[in-house]
Amino acid sequence: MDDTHGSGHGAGGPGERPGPGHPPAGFGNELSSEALPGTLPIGRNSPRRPARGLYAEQLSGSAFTEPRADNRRSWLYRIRPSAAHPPMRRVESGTLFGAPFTDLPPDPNRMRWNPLPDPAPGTDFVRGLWTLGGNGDVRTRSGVAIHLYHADTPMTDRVFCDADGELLLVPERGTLLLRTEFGPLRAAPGHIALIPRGVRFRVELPDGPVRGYVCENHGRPFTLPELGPIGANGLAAPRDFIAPEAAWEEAEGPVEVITKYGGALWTAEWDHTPLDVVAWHGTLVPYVYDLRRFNVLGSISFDHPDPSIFTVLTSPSDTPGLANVDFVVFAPRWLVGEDTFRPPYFHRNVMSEYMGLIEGAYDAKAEGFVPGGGSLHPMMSAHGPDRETFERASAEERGPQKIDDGLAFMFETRWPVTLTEQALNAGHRQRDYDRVWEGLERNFRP
Ligand SMILES: O=C(O)Cc1cc(O)ccc1O
Ligand SMILES: [Fe+2]
Repeated sequence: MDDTHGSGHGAGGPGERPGPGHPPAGFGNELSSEALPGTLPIGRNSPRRPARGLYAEQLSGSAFTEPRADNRRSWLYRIRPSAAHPPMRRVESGTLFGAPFTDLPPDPNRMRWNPLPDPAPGTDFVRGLWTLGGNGDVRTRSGVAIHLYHADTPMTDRVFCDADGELLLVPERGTLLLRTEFGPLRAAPGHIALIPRGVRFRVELPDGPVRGYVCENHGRPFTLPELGPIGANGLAAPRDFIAPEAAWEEAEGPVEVITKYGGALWTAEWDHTPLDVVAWHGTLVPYVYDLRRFNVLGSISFDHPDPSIFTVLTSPSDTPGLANVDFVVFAPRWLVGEDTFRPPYFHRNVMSEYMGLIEGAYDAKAEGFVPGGGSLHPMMSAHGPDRETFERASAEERGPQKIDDGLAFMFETRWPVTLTEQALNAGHRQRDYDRVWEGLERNFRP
């Protein structure tokens, strides 16, 4: 199965300098890559006879007629057309569930979880997907699902495809080697990977077991936020989004293609691999991005800015400024605010906030919020620094302070996140989470 051809033999992570191959890069750009020179047609997409006897296939990520700024599509030149596949049949999806989530009512309580327990031996990425909850509906193309993954076994002779949503993968442990139709991408802890809806991929584990988070976006695809008065630069730079270099596989013989469609899993046994793309061009491509390249902006006078300043990617809704979901990173940065309570403030938000921790600690929580764990602060639920953090930050009179001991993130979504039963009843849920805000004394002096 590992018979990969082309220049993209596991394109380096984005932390590495582009090698001689210079992987295609740039969010939203018209990119292209060919594993064999002279494969891409010039001046047209669908010649009568594409080079090298390949089949041309368009993959759309937007309706044909969406405005240019939102329009996304790629052309794939492949050994066999994707259309040549047998019927699919439904299979059990285990711990993976799809929106709408209707088993439980939306729960107003603040929740926190420890990391997922280790997977049963032999768990691959698809089997290791574990749904926490979500909102919206895969059928009417809205909302998100929040999943965690844990796996100790590479996918072999199995390929996954999510027709329901784009996948934002946030590794927390171990490296994902994503063998996509567009070529290979590596995503290690500190990176994110973004896989467009419908793109097929296999997950290998070059460093052993993996663990992490997934935001499955059923709404408008993630894009970079507008910068407004920030100007032409800042936050995530488009050029730091790195795409794969084309690389095709030759495997003949049965390959299981598992498709998530309408919230359920469907399977079909193909007689050839769907990872048989020799060249591609277009605007719809998978990316990997190194969160350490995020240019963190903040206050240099006073007050703690709202965390929207840390938005890496946003999935807009039809209401200007209101996201279906934002992906926000809390990266190392300096805090210098004068006469300012520096950690996140106490607040109640119209949005629902799911947070995860990639490494280290988070400045609003002294303990209990651990790498691989997660917290959910539902819409309008009061939250903020725990008691210990509040007391420490209120007492200190400090100069500039570097926050460099952690990497946290948030999926912030406009609708309540309804939990799955497995998330509510999980042994790794911290049932005493509310206690972190116990003992906040009455200090009032009338
Ligand atoms: O709740 C949280 O920790 C996330 C968060 C961080 C912040 O700096 C301000 C508001 C906010 O919701
Ligand atoms: Fe918050």
